[in-house]
Amino acid sequence: MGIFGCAPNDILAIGITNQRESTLIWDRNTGEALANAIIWLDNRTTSTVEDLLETIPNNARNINYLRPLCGLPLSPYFSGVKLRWLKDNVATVKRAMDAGDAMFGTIDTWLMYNLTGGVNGGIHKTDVTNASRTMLMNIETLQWDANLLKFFGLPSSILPEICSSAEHFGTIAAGVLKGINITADLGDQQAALVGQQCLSKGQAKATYGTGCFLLYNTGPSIVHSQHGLLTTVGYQLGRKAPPYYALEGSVSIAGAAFNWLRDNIGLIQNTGQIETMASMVDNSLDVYFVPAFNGLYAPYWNQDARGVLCGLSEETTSEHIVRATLEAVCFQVRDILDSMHKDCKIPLTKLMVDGGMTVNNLFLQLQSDLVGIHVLRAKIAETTALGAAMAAYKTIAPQYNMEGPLSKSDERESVKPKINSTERNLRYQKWKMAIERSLNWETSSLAQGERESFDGA
Ligand SMILES: Nc1ncnc2c1ncn2[C@@H]1O[C@H](COP(=O)(O)OP(=O)(O)O)[C@@H](O)[C@H]1O
Ligand SMILES: O=P(O)(O)OC[C@H](O)CO
Repeated sequence: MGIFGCAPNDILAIGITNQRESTLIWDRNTGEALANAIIWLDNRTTSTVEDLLETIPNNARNINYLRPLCGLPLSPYFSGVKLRWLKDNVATVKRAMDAGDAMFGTIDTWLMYNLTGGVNGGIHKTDVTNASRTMLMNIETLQWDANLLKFFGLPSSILPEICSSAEHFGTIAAGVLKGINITADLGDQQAALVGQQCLSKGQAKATYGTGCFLLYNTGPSIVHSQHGLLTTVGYQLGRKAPPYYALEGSVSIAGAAFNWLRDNIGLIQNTGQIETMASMVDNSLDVYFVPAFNGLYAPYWNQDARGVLCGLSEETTSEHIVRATLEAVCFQVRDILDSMHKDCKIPLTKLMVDGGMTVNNLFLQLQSDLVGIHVLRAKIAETTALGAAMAAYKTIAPQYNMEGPLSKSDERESVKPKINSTERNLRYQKWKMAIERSLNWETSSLAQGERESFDGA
């Protein structure tokens, strides 16, 4: 039987690309999961971050304490925090960790383990891009770091081997793909960086799906952000190849805001309506929506932020709110591009875009208008899968030029700004006012007692 029109014999190699940070832990004797996976957006670990902040010397409570080692701020987002939560809250996980029976993996590791045999000899590996999202890997040595493990109170026995992003990982053990080699592994956003051919220093892409993730290739050098971005590994295409690093701006709620408008509020019935509705009005009538459902990621890193919808008036309609939701994504991207500009000094003049939201033409125009940047839409929408396939092929065909033309994929559609900078800056100032209102909503300094007396008043 064919797979997507190919016979298994047509498949030269397999590349894996995956949702990052999501954390799994399983028993090495049975191969069975010891707890439900915790996905990247899950905020149950907020209290773990609070507890870990308390352990930082001199009562500093500095979320950036570990940045020099791993490039990341302390946040519920990353795997190390999720693993610590599992250890503290699930007795079977703690027992297995103490006994040396637990195996940890992000989604790539879990897939590879099972595809290559599971408990019957399955491999336990990850790549540098996925490892760079755990807070447990040293961003310079690209190895697990004893100080980081100590900080999180985690044993090294749970960890997979860290490999490059393009090498021979293992061979599929059973099923229709039996015998095919896995020759690449990259986190989805890094795979999109490769798929967009942002392979030189100074190139950047934005992928708009559930969340939105901007990656700026900084070449082989590590740039430690002073403005709320993450330092992450972009890719390492072979064991002997140099690692390429990236600055990343992560937005947790982008397209997910429309899922909320559909599933929780009923303002839309399907995503196909978004562009039609938003086009029915000329502007958002000064409505601003900050969808900080689980706090705000880059550049704010405020886990206590919550969503706000402001500027409502008697004239506000559903269409204005839908349009403001599109603009919210655009403004969050401007926040990140401003940080990238400050960190890298050179402003971007063009942005490669991809992901589910980019089918929306009005959205691309708004993005171009509200940032004042030239937006280029990828011809192949699935840049994530494309990047993993390119890396997989690079392993088996080292002469392959990844910067060469990709059939017709380099014919990109281009969108240019239509509004002037005065209007753009005015709109952005209003956005910043909305952000101010969302920050620290769930503040931990509002003691439970005060809250109770307020509730009872
Ligand atoms: N026409 C559209 N306009 C705006 N957002 C859209 C549109 N179509 C889909 N989306 C959003 O894009 C997201 C899905 O994109 P996708 O790249 O598949 O995400 P992921 O890979 O994160 O699952 C959903 O959150 C959805 O709300
Ligand atoms: O939910 P996804 O598939 O958009 O995953 C996004 C990222 O990998 C999270 O960091």
